[in-house]
Amino acid sequence: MLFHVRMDVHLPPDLDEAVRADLIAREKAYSQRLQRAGCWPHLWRIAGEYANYSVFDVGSIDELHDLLAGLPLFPYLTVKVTALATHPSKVVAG
Ligand SMILES: O=C(O)CC1=CCC(=O)O1
Repeated sequence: MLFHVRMDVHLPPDLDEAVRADLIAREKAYSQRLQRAGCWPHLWRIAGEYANYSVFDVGSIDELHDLLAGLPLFPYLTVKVTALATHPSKVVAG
């Protein structure tokens, strides 16, 4: 199942710089592990914003929730999830 996810990051401006750097490093490692596992096939920066558009490929909405809730930045994110269905006009390869 594919899900389009928008994440807006809201780190407090007064967050300790070392804590901020650690959070971002752990977020990067976590996201790269999921990208390599194939369940986070798209990760795009939204130009001009501290936000991203992502596509997740997971087995269920509960799995997606667990992956999102495990993000080190999760306490600082606003997340909007959109479930993606197959479009009837999509050309199927083969
Ligand atoms: O910077 C972001 O958009 C938040 C984020 C998601 C995965 C990652 O590495 O950073």
